[in-house]
Amino acid sequence: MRIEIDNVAKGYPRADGSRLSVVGNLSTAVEAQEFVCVIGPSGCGKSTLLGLLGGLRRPDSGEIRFVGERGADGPLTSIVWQDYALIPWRSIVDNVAFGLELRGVSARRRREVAREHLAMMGIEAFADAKPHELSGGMRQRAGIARALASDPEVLLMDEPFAAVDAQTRTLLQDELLQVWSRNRKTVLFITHSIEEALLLADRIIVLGPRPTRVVEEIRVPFPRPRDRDVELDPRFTELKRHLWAQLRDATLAAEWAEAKGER
Ligand SMILES: Nc1ncnc2c1ncn2[C@@H]1O[C@H](COP(=O)(O)OP(=O)(O)OP(=O)(O)O)[C@@H](O)[C@H]1O
Repeated sequence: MRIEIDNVAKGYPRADGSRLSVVGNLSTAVEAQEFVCVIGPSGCGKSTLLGLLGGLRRPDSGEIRFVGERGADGPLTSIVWQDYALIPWRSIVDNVAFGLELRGVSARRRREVAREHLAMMGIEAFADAKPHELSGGMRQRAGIARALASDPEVLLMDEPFAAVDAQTRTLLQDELLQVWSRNRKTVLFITHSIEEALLLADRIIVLGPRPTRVVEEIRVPFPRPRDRDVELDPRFTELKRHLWAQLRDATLAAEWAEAKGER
């Protein structure tokens, strides 16, 4: 499924009646089966953009189009959140089955699908546990299993590994690459980590300060399947330096505007 974002703007009302312009006439596209990472300075509107793509918010102007054949009967998008967003009183398997339950899939079938996805993420042993019994990494594996179990056309990920420790993050990145290489969903993945973006993405979209627009789009040159050895490639260091310079400039611009009370 290809995503076309055409001149999309979005703002929020401020307490004083004025409007905070967050996304400003942003245009870009994500190809079918492409893995795109989005980076940008803090507070520039990355989550707002994801919410627009996930249908949680409506653009003030412009248009978002999903182009391509819809598969069986999965949703257009599923979101994986940084804070897992699991339902605390449901078991892990029932959390993963939740989307299927909403679609009226039979109890037997949805548990079967949920267990398949738990196995795919290596956490079938925790099927009957409650979310609080699991570590952050295990909970996020359940979050990914839940998003994929409903078989969406597009997977939207909002800094999914930001809350876990560095070692777990490394494992989750590797697992996500493996799972994605098998089912090739279109993925839009927000991250603050340039290294993570270079490891995971086919393409990186760099956003500027609010009202955010695309500053640059970079094709990541490393072949797949990828592993951590990409970090040894001289192009990795070069791209990391380039992206950091872009991000630093955008962050400084945002801080200046904030200090001068322009936003
Ligand atoms: N529902 C809302 N109502 C009012 N303002 C909002 C709302 N949601 C977000 N904002 C504001 O919009 C701006 C962009 O927020 P958003 O969360 O989209 O940015 P972000 O780039 O994802 O941030 P971060 O990098 O910190 O995760 C922020 O100033 C935020 O306070």
